Amino acid sequence: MRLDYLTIFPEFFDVLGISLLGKAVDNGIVDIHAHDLRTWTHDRHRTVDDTPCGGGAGMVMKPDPWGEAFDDLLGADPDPSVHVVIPTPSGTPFRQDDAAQLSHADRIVFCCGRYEGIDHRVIDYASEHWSVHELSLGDYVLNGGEVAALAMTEAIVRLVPGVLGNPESLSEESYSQDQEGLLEYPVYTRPASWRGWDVPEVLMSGHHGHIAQWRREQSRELTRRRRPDLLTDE
Ligand SMILES: COc1cccc(COC(=O)c2cn[nH]c2)c1
Repeated sequence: MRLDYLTIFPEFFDVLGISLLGKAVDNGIVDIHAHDLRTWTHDRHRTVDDTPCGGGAGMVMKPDPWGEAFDDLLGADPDPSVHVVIPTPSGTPFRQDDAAQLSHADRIVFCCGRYEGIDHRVIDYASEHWSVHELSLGDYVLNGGEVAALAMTEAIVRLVPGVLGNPESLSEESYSQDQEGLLEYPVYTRPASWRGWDVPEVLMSGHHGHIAQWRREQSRELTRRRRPDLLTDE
């Protein structure tokens, strides 16, 4: 899987060389390239933004640098197997299903916008050539798409076969189908008693049936309390 990042702060992505994703890079499972969008500017001030047509506060990212970056990185031939991801507050919610689907992609280009956003014709042009995903990390505004792109990258790449040490831990996580799409139950480890708090008896019983039942009940109760929207049968 090749991942490209178009951004005015490419150093944001140096962190991807660390730990888990670093290993995936070292053993060639993922190939990461961060690019400074200003590479594709030609004026003395390397300008990437301009005032919004129609007025309003703030600045908008000019289309030219993005178009020239696409030309260099992707060429002009349409290819639906290339996924262009634009993290934006106005995107559709990024969820585990999106991470799962994108984990099968051969190529993902993250376009990290700043200011008030990117000239919409960049999205229109990209949509004619590649598979475009305008995705939101959550209902809040960041200064730029870089942090969201990092979070999405981690959610996606950890699902790629060979990246995680023990893939079975994937199936027991929150939002995974194996949990019936519920939130994960509380977890414990040694010591059995810690600062006056004990591990629930059932987990020390060795009775796997009781433990599984307790965990299912905990997941449903936690989901009912924190995320009733995830409960389908109520
Ligand atoms: C592309 O246009 C813009 C405009 C403004 C900010 C950003 C950065 O993304 C976010 O703020 C975000 C992503 N998910 N939730 C919030 C992108």
